[in-house]
Amino acid sequence: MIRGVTVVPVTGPEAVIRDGAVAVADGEIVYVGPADGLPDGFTADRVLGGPGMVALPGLVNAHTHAAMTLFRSYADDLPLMKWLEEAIWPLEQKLIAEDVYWGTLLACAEMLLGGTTTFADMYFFMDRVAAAVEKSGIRASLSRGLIGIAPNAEKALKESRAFVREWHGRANGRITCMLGPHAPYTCPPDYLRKVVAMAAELGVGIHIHVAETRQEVEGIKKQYGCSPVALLAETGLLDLPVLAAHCVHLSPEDIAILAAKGAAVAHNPESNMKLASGIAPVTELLTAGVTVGLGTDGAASNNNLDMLEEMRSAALLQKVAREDPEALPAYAALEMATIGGARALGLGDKIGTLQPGKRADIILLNLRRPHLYPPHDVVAHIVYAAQAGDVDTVIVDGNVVVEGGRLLTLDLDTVLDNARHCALRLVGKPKARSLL
Ligand SMILES: CSC[C@H]1O[C@@H](n2cnc3c(O)ncnc32)[C@H](O)[C@@H]1O
Ligand SMILES: [Zn+2]
Repeated sequence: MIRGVTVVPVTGPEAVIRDGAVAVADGEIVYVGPADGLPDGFTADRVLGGPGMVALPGLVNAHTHAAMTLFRSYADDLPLMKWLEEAIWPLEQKLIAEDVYWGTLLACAEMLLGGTTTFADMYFFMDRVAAAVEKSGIRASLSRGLIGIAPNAEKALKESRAFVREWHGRANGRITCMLGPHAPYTCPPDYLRKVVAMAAELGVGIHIHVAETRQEVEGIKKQYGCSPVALLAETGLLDLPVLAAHCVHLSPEDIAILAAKGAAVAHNPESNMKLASGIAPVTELLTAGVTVGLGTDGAASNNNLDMLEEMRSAALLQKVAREDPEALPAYAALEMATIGGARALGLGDKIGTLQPGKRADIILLNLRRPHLYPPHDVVAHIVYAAQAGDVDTVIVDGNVVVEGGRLLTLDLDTVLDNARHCALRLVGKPKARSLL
């Protein structure tokens, strides 16, 4: 049980419970409300919380490549395709399973300590990603990345099927799976149709990068005579549950297609800013009724996995793009980072708000800090002023994984040392400013 806290359940802009309580049994939320409204005789094995603490749903990172923590600050200040083709893809050729394991554990540590309880991942060696998720205690939606133009494209599809069969629903349901075709420019329509058939057969969704850069949209138009979104619709991909990462360059027709098909978007404002890809039309997407979650993208293009920071960036970016301070208000950003992301991952019934019946993915922020005083508006504080270091407690599926700002599931030094060794082996000769 959590008590003596302010509860922000993310069930409505004004829903704030002072002196609130959240009770959990068998990993499920069984009560959310005023502390004095708990049923008579209610007892708890363990009580968390206290003055200055705020309880809210765990944050959902709706798009990342966790193991890319190994490439953090390796290649910066480049546009997407130069960054991928000249820096990242050559390095990814050298990845081995253990790199992905340690890189993912490093990401899980960073995310949990920053209040993220769920992430959507697309990468390679996904068995090792799943093992890292299982060990760290985080929740994740995992997709084996598929590059349709690569020599191993067919083998990768078969591996995806085996991965989904082995891992979907594992770790007490903390792990779910999707198929992960990388993007329309690396997966031709015939390959996408095979992915669609396999996703339908397995009953899972599809996680894909879409319309990230102007160059992508122009390239797809030249090759296929339509936009990336229209191309996906033509292959049947949008008839399944879809998590479309980026969606920066969309026409009004594209937005209407996404809304009509019920596709969800993962917005990645910091990665989009850093790679200078552009500004996603988040306000228009939300107005059209599209589900929008928030993601960091990989740590190589962000360069962190901090969802509190990402919320602030998302809100500020819409305001500056539209020259409208009312664009993407604090509560809308908080929704995107919680229930929006949960819905985008197909987990809207399970996580994303604090409500009875949902799994207990809960974080406690400590507001008794100089930069959070005085607490005029708890939602504005969470979005505009809080930092990862304010995360005191993190609970995933009813298990306490961070307490007093300390990670309980992993030995941090071991993770840092192994990640450093992997990074060193991958880059070979460190660059001049490297501290490896
Ligand atoms: C096929 S596994 C995932 C693949 O995606 C690459 N990647 C990382 N960030 C981005 C991005 O912003 N747009 C497109 N692709 C990206 C990653 O390096 C892997 O190769
Ligand atoms: Zn990405």
